[in-house]
Amino acid sequence: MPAVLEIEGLRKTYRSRRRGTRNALDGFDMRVEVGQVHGFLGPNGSGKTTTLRTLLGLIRPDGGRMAILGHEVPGTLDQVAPQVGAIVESPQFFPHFTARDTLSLLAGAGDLPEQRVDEVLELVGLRDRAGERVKTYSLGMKQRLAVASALLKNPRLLILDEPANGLDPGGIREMRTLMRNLSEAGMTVVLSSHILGEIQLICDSVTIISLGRRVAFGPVDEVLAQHSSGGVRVRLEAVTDLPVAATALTRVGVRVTTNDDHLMLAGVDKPATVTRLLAEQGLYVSELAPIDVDLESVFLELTATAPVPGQHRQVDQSVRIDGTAPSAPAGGGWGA
Ligand SMILES: Nc1ncnc2c1ncn2[C@@H]1O[C@H](COP(=O)(O)OP(=O)(O)OP(=O)(O)O)[C@@H](O)[C@H]1O
Repeated sequence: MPAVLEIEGLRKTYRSRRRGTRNALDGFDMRVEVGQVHGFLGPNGSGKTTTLRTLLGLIRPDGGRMAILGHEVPGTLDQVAPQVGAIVESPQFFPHFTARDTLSLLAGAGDLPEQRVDEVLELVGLRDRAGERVKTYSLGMKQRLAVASALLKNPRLLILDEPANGLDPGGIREMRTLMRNLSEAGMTVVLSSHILGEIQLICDSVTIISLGRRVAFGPVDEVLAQHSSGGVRVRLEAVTDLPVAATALTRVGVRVTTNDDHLMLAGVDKPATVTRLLAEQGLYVSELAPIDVDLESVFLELTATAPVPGQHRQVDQSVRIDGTAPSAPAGGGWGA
């Protein structure tokens, strides 16, 4: 069975006089199977919106191929568009319209039955507020309305950029249930989010992008399992020794993420190696505990975007390619 969404070797370069030439997508691959809820994760500026906009024909790629529901896009986007619902950037609604008016207008424009308006209002939890003007809505209510508008045509593929943005905890949980129900009804859902705990709960599979390239993909359990070996949390007697310890461990090939009061290590074969190495440096371990990884720690490690005490990360994941140094150091998006 063909994948619902296939992207191979996608490249997009932005050229501007002021920012120079930058690779936003650098041979990016993605594959989403039918009926999955698929999380699309990456740090700010890593290329997620560029990917989704390119997929929807809003940006012209510089290379690679894309297919939705077996149709090559953008060439045959017209044929497949009726089966794709998407919110890629916060949609603008007429503030004086009610939610019902807004959805009726969209349903009319799309030749969809009026009864579908009530169905989607019910699905996103706006039924009781449907007669009120959008300008009186909270951020979370506008977000629900946006999802309702994408659901109107009962798409086979639903693409949502940050659907949980602005929702309260109850709303996030309702959104999670909605996504699961949609996927159980056969809809494939692709959602980008920075709420990684949420993605871990909702999604069957994920793609993680960094610097315009895929750095991990597959079923959530497999991605976690691939990165769970050798995960260790280390505390030292003196918190001030953490940077020295991090440098010493990095030098011998351990992957280190520095937190306020501990280090997270990945790729440790034998914990004894860590204690011995640190003792040789005069650094004394007060705790050394194996850890179960979660999606957040995998994300921070693969994209090298964990906070470093004393540093302010300068966000820009695109790589400048016009001969000057890249804005982001190799393997991450950090700058002092
Ligand atoms: N129209 C544009 N012109 C020039 N550069 C752009 C343009 N759009 C995006 N970029 C750059 O391309 C890179 C990728 O941006 P993109 O919006 O795809 O990232 P993102 O992963 O969606 O980030 P976020 O999580 O912050 O939404 C960034 O460096 C961004 O500045």
